[in-house]
Amino acid sequence: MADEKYKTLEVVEKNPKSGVFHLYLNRPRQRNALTHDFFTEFPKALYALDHNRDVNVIVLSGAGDHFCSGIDISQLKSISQSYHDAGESLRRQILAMQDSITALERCRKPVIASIHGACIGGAIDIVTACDLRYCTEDAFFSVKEVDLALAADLGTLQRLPLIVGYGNAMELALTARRFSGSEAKQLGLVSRAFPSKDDLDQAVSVLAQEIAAKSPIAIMGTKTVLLKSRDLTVDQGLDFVATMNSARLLSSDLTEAVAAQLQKRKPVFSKL
Ligand SMILES: CC/C=C\C=C\CC(=O)SCCNC(=O)CCNC(=O)[C@H](O)C(C)(C)COP(=O)(O)OP(=O)(O)OC[C@H]1O[C@@H](n2cnc3c(N)ncnc32)[C@H](O)[C@@H]1OP(=O)(O)O
Repeated sequence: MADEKYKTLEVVEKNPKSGVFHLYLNRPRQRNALTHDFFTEFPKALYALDHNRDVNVIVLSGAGDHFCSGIDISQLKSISQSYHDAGESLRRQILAMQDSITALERCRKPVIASIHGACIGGAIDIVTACDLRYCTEDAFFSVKEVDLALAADLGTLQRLPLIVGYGNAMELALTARRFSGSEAKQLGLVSRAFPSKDDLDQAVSVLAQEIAAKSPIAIMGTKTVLLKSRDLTVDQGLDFVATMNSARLLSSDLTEAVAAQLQKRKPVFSKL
């Protein structure tokens, strides 16, 4: 699985048996700019990780000095040249790119974005579809699309307001202003900002391992219910979780969790 070869990504299992797999955006010389190949490979990589029983948590980072510089500008050029005569095929292409980012939500395992350096344009589409976000204080962010005469169309305008609030999202998206990792923390875009990349890597690794040691059925269920409930009424969300848990509460993990609590030991959960 970690041996899978991609042009734009790399999968690394740093600590075998921890359940934590690292997925790197891996075009460091181009600052991990997002190409056609990326949009094809990303959902495939996430699908493979989702269906690998050894994977409990995925950490998404950028190789090199930056998380990601957004869409590859040369790709944007080729898209703009097809604008005049290919509206419908362009629409299909945008929907496919959206679907590639939404693969982060389809993946039942939690995905943690670990952000350093630039996180620009399409990179914000990516991190807002992740489940958890952490960064360095000197990371820098920009919802850059308006500066390229675009309305962001891969998820930022739908997901960012749910994370930082409507007013903040509107301000960031209309101005495209650059903001720091420290401000991203104040806005609630990330859960924590760390003084250095080493601190970030260390903290994310500890957190990922903590989550990976919990019951996979409970972790995946929690991600599924939160995402599902985001798009439902409270009543519909409650109904959904009741139906889901009425099947899942019968899992052996519940028996093991209760026994471990009573016996004051660490639980050992089954893989899914
Ligand atoms: C249908 C449409 C769907 C989605 C649309 C999404 C829109 C967006 O994503 S908008 C955002 C577009 N991105 C940018 O505007 C960022 C541009 N890059 C930068 O600002 C900087 O490169 C940086 C990320 C701040 C990093 O700076 P630095 O470390 O100084 O590196 P550079 O010397 O600038 O770049 C090195 C090398 O990488 C190439 N490169 C960087 N970003 C991109 C990119 N987005 N696309 C293509 N290539 C990129 C840069 O050209 C350099 O190449 P050389 O060949 O070495 O000159």
